[in-house]
Amino acid sequence: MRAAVINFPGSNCVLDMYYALKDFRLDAEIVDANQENLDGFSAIFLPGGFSYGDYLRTGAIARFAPAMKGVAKAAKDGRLVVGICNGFQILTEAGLLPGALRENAKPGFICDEITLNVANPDSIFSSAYDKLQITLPIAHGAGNYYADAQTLASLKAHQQIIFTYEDNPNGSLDDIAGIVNQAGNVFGMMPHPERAVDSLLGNTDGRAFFQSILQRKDLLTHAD
Ligand SMILES: NC(=O)CC[C@H](N)C(=O)O
Repeated sequence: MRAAVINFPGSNCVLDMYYALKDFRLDAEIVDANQENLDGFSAIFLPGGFSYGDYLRTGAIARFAPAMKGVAKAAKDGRLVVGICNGFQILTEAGLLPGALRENAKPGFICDEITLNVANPDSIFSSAYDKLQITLPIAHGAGNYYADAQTLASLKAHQQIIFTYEDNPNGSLDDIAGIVNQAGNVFGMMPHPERAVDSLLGNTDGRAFFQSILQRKDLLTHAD
Protein backbone atom coordinates (compact mmCIF):
# COMPACT_ATOMS: atom_id res chain seq x y z
CA MET A 1 0.00 0.00 0.00
CA ARG A 2 1.16 3.51 -0.70
CA ALA A 3 0.32 6.57 1.37
CA ALA A 4 0.55 10.13 0.06
CA VAL A 5 1.32 13.18 2.18
CA ILE A 6 0.17 16.21 0.18
CA ASN A 7 2.52 19.18 0.28
CA PHE A 8 0.69 22.47 -0.25
CA PRO A 9 2.66 25.72 -0.39
CA GLY A 10 2.75 26.68 3.30
CA SER A 11 2.24 23.19 4.74
CA ASN A 12 4.65 22.82 7.66
CA CYS A 13 3.81 19.41 9.14
CA VAL A 14 4.64 17.39 6.02
CA LEU A 15 7.75 15.82 7.47
CA ASP A 16 6.14 15.15 10.86
CA MET A 17 3.47 13.12 9.07
CA TYR A 18 5.90 11.50 6.64
CA TYR A 19 8.19 10.27 9.43
CA ALA A 20 5.26 9.08 11.55
CA LEU A 21 4.01 6.99 8.62
CA LYS A 22 7.51 5.66 7.93
CA ASP A 23 7.80 4.78 11.62
CA PHE A 24 4.79 2.51 11.12
CA ARG A 25 6.49 1.04 8.02
CA LEU A 26 4.00 2.52 5.62
CA ASP A 27 5.19 3.19 2.10
CA ALA A 28 4.79 6.97 2.35
CA GLU A 29 5.56 9.56 -0.30
CA ILE A 30 5.42 13.33 -0.26
CA VAL A 31 3.28 14.46 -3.21
CA ASP A 32 3.11 18.00 -4.52
CA ALA A 33 -0.31 19.70 -4.36
CA ASN A 34 -0.08 20.31 -8.11
CA GLN A 35 -0.37 16.58 -8.79
CA GLU A 36 -3.95 15.76 -9.68
CA ASN A 37 -3.78 12.00 -10.10
CA LEU A 38 -3.64 10.17 -6.77
CA ASP A 39 -5.06 6.88 -8.05
CA GLY A 40 -2.11 4.84 -6.83
CA PHE A 41 -2.57 5.72 -3.17
CA SER A 42 -4.64 3.76 -0.65
CA ALA A 43 -4.44 6.51 1.95
CA ILE A 44 -3.97 10.25 1.52
CA PHE A 45 -2.86 12.54 4.34
CA LEU A 46 -3.37 16.32 4.30
CA PRO A 47 -0.91 17.66 6.88
CA GLY A 48 -0.96 20.70 9.11
CA GLY A 49 0.33 24.14 8.30
CA PHE A 50 -0.64 27.38 6.66
CA SER A 51 -1.49 26.39 3.10
CA TYR A 52 -1.37 29.39 0.78
CA GLY A 53 -0.63 31.56 3.81
CA ASP A 54 -4.10 30.97 5.31
CA TYR A 55 -5.27 33.80 3.01
CA LEU A 56 -9.03 34.45 2.82
CA ARG A 57 -9.74 31.62 5.28
CA THR A 58 -7.73 28.62 6.38
CA GLY A 59 -7.97 25.99 3.65
CA ALA A 60 -10.06 28.21 1.35
CA ILE A 61 -7.43 28.39 -1.40
CA ALA A 62 -6.00 24.88 -0.91
CA ARG A 63 -9.34 23.34 -1.80
CA PHE A 64 -8.71 24.47 -5.40
CA ALA A 65 -5.28 22.80 -5.66
CA PRO A 66 -5.13 20.10 -8.35
CA ALA A 67 -4.44 17.38 -5.75
CA MET A 68 -7.90 18.00 -4.26
CA LYS A 69 -9.44 16.45 -7.38
CA GLY A 70 -7.51 13.27 -6.59
CA VAL A 71 -8.47 13.55 -2.92
CA ALA A 72 -12.17 13.87 -3.81
CA LYS A 73 -11.91 10.82 -6.06
CA ALA A 74 -10.20 8.82 -3.31
CA ALA A 75 -12.91 9.84 -0.84
CA LYS A 76 -15.61 8.74 -3.29
CA ASP A 77 -13.81 5.43 -3.96
CA GLY A 78 -13.80 4.63 -0.23
CA ARG A 79 -10.04 5.05 0.14
CA LEU A 80 -8.73 6.65 3.34
CA VAL A 81 -8.39 10.43 3.52
CA VAL A 82 -7.00 12.03 6.67
CA GLY A 83 -6.72 15.76 7.38
CA ILE A 84 -4.81 16.95 10.42
CA CYS A 85 -5.23 20.55 11.58
CA ASN A 86 -4.89 22.59 8.36
CA GLY A 87 -5.74 19.33 6.56
CA PHE A 88 -9.04 19.20 8.49
CA GLN A 89 -9.70 22.83 7.55
CA ILE A 90 -9.07 22.00 3.88
CA LEU A 91 -11.41 18.97 3.98
CA THR A 92 -14.27 21.08 5.37
CA GLU A 93 -13.63 23.84 2.80
CA ALA A 94 -13.68 21.17 0.06
CA GLY A 95 -17.01 19.83 1.35
CA LEU A 96 -15.51 16.40 2.03
CA LEU A 97 -16.31 16.79 5.72
CA PRO A 98 -19.32 18.68 7.11
CA GLY A 99 -19.09 21.93 9.07
CA ALA A 100 -16.37 24.58 9.23
CA LEU A 101 -13.37 25.61 11.32
CA ARG A 102 -13.63 29.20 12.53
CA GLU A 103 -11.23 31.46 14.37
CA ASN A 104 -10.70 30.39 17.96
CA ALA A 105 -13.37 31.84 20.26
CA LYS A 106 -10.66 33.78 22.03
CA PRO A 107 -8.71 35.03 18.97
CA GLY A 108 -5.10 33.93 18.84
CA PHE A 109 -2.86 30.97 18.12
CA ILE A 110 -2.88 28.22 20.77
CA CYS A 111 0.12 25.90 21.10
CA ASP A 112 -0.48 23.46 23.94
CA GLU A 113 -1.08 19.87 25.02
CA ILE A 114 -4.72 19.06 25.71
CA THR A 115 -6.80 16.16 26.98
CA LEU A 116 -9.06 14.48 24.45
CA ASN A 117 -11.89 12.01 24.88
CA VAL A 118 -12.08 9.14 22.43
CA ALA A 119 -15.79 9.69 21.84
CA ASN A 120 -16.14 6.83 19.35
CA PRO A 121 -13.58 4.05 19.82
CA ASP A 122 -15.06 1.97 17.01
CA SER A 123 -13.96 4.03 14.00
CA ILE A 124 -11.21 3.25 11.49
CA PHE A 125 -9.18 6.02 13.15
CA SER A 126 -9.65 5.18 16.83
CA SER A 127 -10.17 1.42 17.19
CA ALA A 128 -6.70 0.73 18.62
CA TYR A 129 -7.15 3.05 21.62
CA ASP A 130 -7.42 1.03 24.83
CA LYS A 131 -8.13 4.12 26.94
CA LEU A 132 -10.79 6.75 26.48
CA GLN A 133 -8.73 9.81 27.49
CA ILE A 134 -5.54 10.77 25.70
CA THR A 135 -3.23 13.77 25.47
CA LEU A 136 -2.24 15.31 22.14
CA PRO A 137 -0.60 18.57 21.04
CA ILE A 138 -2.65 21.34 19.42
CA ALA A 139 -1.30 24.28 17.40
CA HIS A 140 -3.92 26.40 15.69
CA GLY A 141 -5.62 29.75 15.38
CA ALA A 142 -8.77 28.47 13.68
CA GLY A 143 -9.87 25.29 15.43
CA ASN A 144 -13.33 26.39 16.45
CA TYR A 145 -15.53 23.73 14.85
CA TYR A 146 -18.98 24.85 13.80
CA ALA A 147 -21.93 23.11 12.15
CA ASP A 148 -25.60 24.00 11.94
CA ALA A 149 -28.11 22.18 14.16
CA GLN A 150 -29.16 19.73 11.46
CA THR A 151 -25.55 18.81 10.64
CA LEU A 152 -24.72 18.36 14.32
CA ALA A 153 -27.73 16.11 14.80
CA SER A 154 -26.64 14.05 11.80
CA LEU A 155 -23.05 13.78 13.10
CA LYS A 156 -24.40 12.44 16.39
CA ALA A 157 -26.92 10.11 14.79
CA HIS A 158 -24.21 8.46 12.70
CA GLN A 159 -21.52 8.34 15.44
CA GLN A 160 -19.28 10.62 13.36
CA ILE A 161 -17.78 12.50 16.31
CA ILE A 162 -14.57 10.60 17.05
CA PHE A 163 -12.61 12.89 19.41
CA THR A 164 -13.82 15.65 21.76
CA TYR A 165 -11.92 18.11 23.97
CA GLU A 166 -12.10 17.53 27.71
CA ASP A 167 -11.46 21.26 28.34
CA ASN A 168 -12.55 23.03 25.18
CA PRO A 169 -9.64 25.32 24.16
CA ASN A 170 -11.16 27.05 21.13
CA GLY A 171 -14.94 27.28 21.41
CA SER A 172 -15.70 24.24 19.23
CA LEU A 173 -19.35 23.25 19.08
CA ASP A 174 -20.02 20.34 21.46
CA ASP A 175 -16.26 20.18 22.19
CA ILE A 176 -15.70 18.56 18.79
CA ALA A 177 -12.04 17.92 17.95
CA GLY A 178 -12.28 15.26 15.21
CA ILE A 179 -14.97 13.81 12.94
CA VAL A 180 -15.46 11.32 10.10
CA ASN A 181 -17.75 11.50 7.09
CA GLN A 182 -20.84 9.34 7.04
CA ALA A 183 -19.11 6.61 5.04
CA GLY A 184 -16.36 6.47 7.69
CA ASN A 185 -13.35 6.77 5.36
CA VAL A 186 -12.66 10.54 5.49
CA PHE A 187 -11.38 11.88 8.80
CA GLY A 188 -10.27 15.25 10.13
CA MET A 189 -9.02 16.47 13.50
CA MET A 190 -7.37 19.61 14.86
CA PRO A 191 -4.93 17.95 17.34
CA HIS A 192 -1.70 16.44 16.00
CA PRO A 193 -1.30 12.66 16.51
CA GLU A 194 1.75 12.65 14.22
CA ARG A 195 3.61 14.79 16.78
CA ALA A 196 2.98 12.24 19.53
CA VAL A 197 4.44 8.98 18.25
CA ASP A 198 7.85 8.89 19.91
CA SER A 199 8.69 8.64 23.61
CA LEU A 200 11.73 10.79 22.92
CA LEU A 201 9.28 13.62 22.23
CA GLY A 202 7.47 12.97 25.50
CA ASN A 203 4.14 11.68 24.21
CA THR A 204 3.08 8.49 22.45
CA ASP A 205 -0.70 8.92 22.56
CA GLY A 206 -0.74 9.47 18.80
CA ARG A 207 0.53 5.94 18.10
CA ALA A 208 -2.84 4.23 18.49
CA PHE A 209 -4.24 6.58 15.85
CA PHE A 210 -1.85 5.11 13.27
CA GLN A 211 -2.23 1.60 14.69
CA SER A 212 -6.00 1.92 14.21
CA ILE A 213 -5.48 2.63 10.51
CA LEU A 214 -2.96 -0.21 10.21
CA GLN A 215 -5.50 -2.66 11.61
CA ARG A 216 -7.57 -2.11 8.49
CA LYS A 217 -5.42 -4.10 6.09
CA ASP A 218 -8.55 -4.62 3.97
CA LEU A 219 -8.60 -0.89 3.19
CA LEU A 220 -4.88 -0.54 2.72
CA THR A 221 -4.47 -2.92 -0.17
CA HIS A 222 -6.33 -0.84 -2.75
CA ALA A 223 -3.32 0.10 -4.84
CA ASP A 224 -1.14 -2.98 -4.28
N1 LIG B 1 -0.93 23.58 12.71
C1 LIG B 1 -1.77 23.94 11.77
O1 LIG B 1 -2.10 23.17 10.88
C2 LIG B 1 -2.26 25.35 11.77
C3 LIG B 1 -3.60 25.42 11.14
C4 LIG B 1 -4.08 26.81 10.74
N2 LIG B 1 -3.20 27.46 9.89
C5 LIG B 1 -4.47 27.58 11.97
O2 LIG B 1 -3.69 28.39 12.47
O3 LIG B 1 -5.56 27.37 12.44
